[in-house]
Amino acid sequence: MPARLTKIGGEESLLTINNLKKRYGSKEVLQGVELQIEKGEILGFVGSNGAGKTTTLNSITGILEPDEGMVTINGISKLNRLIYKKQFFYIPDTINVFKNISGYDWIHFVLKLYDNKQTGKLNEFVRNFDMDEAIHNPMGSYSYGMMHKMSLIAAFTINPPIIIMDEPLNGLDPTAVLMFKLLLKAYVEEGGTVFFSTHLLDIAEKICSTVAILKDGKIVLHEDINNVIGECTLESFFMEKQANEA
Ligand SMILES: Nc1ncnc2c1ncn2[C@@H]1O[C@H](COP(=O)(O)OP(=O)(O)OP(=O)(O)O)[C@@H](O)[C@H]1O
Repeated sequence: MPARLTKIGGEESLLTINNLKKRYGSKEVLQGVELQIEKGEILGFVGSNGAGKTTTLNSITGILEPDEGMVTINGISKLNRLIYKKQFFYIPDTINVFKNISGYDWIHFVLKLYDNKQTGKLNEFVRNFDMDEAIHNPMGSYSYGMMHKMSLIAAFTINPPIIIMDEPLNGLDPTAVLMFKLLLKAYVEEGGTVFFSTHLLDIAEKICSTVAILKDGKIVLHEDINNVIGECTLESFFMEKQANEA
């Protein structure tokens, strides 16, 4: 049973995952994932290669259909597909876009999907991520890191209840990593919630408020980061946990 945060009051969690199961052939990759994420949480989702992190994120966001289980965001399940999809913005590890359209057209297309008529801080975020010139070029000409920057710009502009990301720091240069951290902080201070997978434990321990460890398709820990890294680093804690759970 994973450790849980103490929840104040009786309000519903922002994101609730109950008994999520997914099988590929004879391999049960997700074996009943249980997780509740509270509003304002920055949850770092960690686990070894093949633990099932991407499968979990893809199952929450509708890219994959789980075999069993229930996910709700803001109390809304996937049965209300259109409303459900507007509760989050997902940045997957592999970003597929129409290669011939410009970043500018893509982002306005995405904003429309979210009924986001106000471009809000779009221009500011474009500048923050140094994409002012490249945004007018076809996305097929973008590097992996530039694609990632465009997804982050979209996520922060849309400002959904929760941003879900699979390895968000992949491909980002040091300036973009710094900007990512600053914008993430501002987004959460304004009421946002973040759920992201990462292998970068040294960065995770600096930006996460909580950490969840997935092992063999199950959550084996979900805890406040300060309770985890008292006298050790997240990295050494993770190593010890992996050894103890083996
Ligand atoms: N389409 C698929 N068909 C068969 N097996 C799959 C498929 N996708 C994933 N798997 C298997 O499911 C398991 C979990 O994969 P997943 O990508 O979710 O892990 P992960 O924790 O995200 O790993 P990593 O940290 O390496 O990205 C792995 O054993 C993987 O081989």
